[in-house]
Amino acid sequence: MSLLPVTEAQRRLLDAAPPLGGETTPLDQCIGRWLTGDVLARRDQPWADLSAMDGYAIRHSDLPGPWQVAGESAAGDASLAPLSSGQAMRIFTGAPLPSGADMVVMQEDVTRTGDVMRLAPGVTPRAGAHVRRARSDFAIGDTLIEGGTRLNPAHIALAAIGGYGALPVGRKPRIAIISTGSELVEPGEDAPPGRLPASNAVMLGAMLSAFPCEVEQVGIISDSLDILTHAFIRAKSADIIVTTGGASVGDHDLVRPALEAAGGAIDFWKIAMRPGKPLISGKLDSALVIGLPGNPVSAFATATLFLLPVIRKLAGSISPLPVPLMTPLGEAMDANASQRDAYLRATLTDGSVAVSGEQDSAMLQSLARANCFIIRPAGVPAAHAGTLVPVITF
Ligand SMILES: Nc1nc2c(c(=O)[nH]1)N[C@H]1C(S)=C(S)[C@@H](COP(=O)(O)OP(=O)(O)OC[C@H]3O[C@@H](n4cnc5c(N)ncnc54)[C@H](O)[C@@H]3O)O[C@H]1N2
Ligand code: MOO
Repeated sequence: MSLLPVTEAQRRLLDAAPPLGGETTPLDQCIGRWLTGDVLARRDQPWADLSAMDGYAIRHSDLPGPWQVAGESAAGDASLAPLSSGQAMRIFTGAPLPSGADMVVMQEDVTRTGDVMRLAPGVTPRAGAHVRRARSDFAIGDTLIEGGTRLNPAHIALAAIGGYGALPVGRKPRIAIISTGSELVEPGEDAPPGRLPASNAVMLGAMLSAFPCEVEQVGIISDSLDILTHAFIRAKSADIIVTTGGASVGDHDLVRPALEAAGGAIDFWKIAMRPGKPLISGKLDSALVIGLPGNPVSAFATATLFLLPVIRKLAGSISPLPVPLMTPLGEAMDANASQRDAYLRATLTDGSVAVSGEQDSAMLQSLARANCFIIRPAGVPAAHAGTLVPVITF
């Protein structure tokens, strides 16, 4: 099989990942989820002309006063006597103006003796002061948030003010994570010579914790065709089965044969990317199968470029792919003479970007120092410092 270009592999994976559909979800569980439909205002905001200050509601035509204080309006009041000429109404922040009133003077700007209120010396309030007009934020039927938006705390507040206690958001994908490799032990367990802590599953779990999804950690599966095949069969009710390791060409690289033995099919294998070449994409019944390479940095890079976009799409995002930002190089870079696009661990600081250290795909220290990938497409010439290059932050 030839190496599939990264964008083509992303397209094929996303085409195979239809959104899971929406579920009505209480606002306190909506953070980070994608809206599946537009949110239209169910109420006017503000519902009436409201005071923005504690003070007195008056008629502008009555300036410069004095006024007779005729009553009081507090937040929550809905039926007030109209204000006649020469009258002021004591009013508090968020309270409705009585009909006839068209402005508010702050209490700091007046003096009051009994029921008589006067402007303090030198105060010249402007027409319409300190009034929040009815519907000046939004009116019933206005589109408050567009479908496909990923909800942040401000969206959730806006939906609540707009009259909602729950919103339609994409269902959370269920993701089963399988670590393959007889050499692996669980993190923290004794790792004698020949054994290695399984870092990929905890890394992926940490990456996915920022997304609306449900993760099932299947654990470590040894390099046995039979055992891995059964692990696939047990995991196939998930929306996505993610494996790490066993994706390449060695005698113990069993992900493809085990997937086929479980009744699944391979869509593509091997992409034109470094690190991450042996990526596998397939299906097992309704589950998407994404086989990530075992090398930890390869697993991180392919999860960033393929797994996370698929999760976003299933969960309702309409723009699931990471968008590269053109960023100046802080130092010169060599040409990329290979047939594969290089994704280089790098650090973006003070507006420029530079590689963060060793680029061997087994080495995690330079990944831990990095906050982005510099993309060097296959065949690009050397670049001098200051050249704009595409960067994906993480
Ligand atoms: N003859 C060839 N050999 C290799 C090729 C190739 O094209 N021809 N491709 C290389 C590339 S590129 C990569 S990437 C690796 C990936 O191979 P696998 O996906 O089969 O990964 P493994 O062989 O199972 O493991 C590779 C490496 O990573 C360690 N590992 C595995 N799982 C984990 C884990 N969960 N946590 C931490 N570390 C893990 C494993 O012990 C190995 O050291 O293949 C190249 N070879
Ligand atoms: O594609 Mo591999 O991830 O270069 O080591």
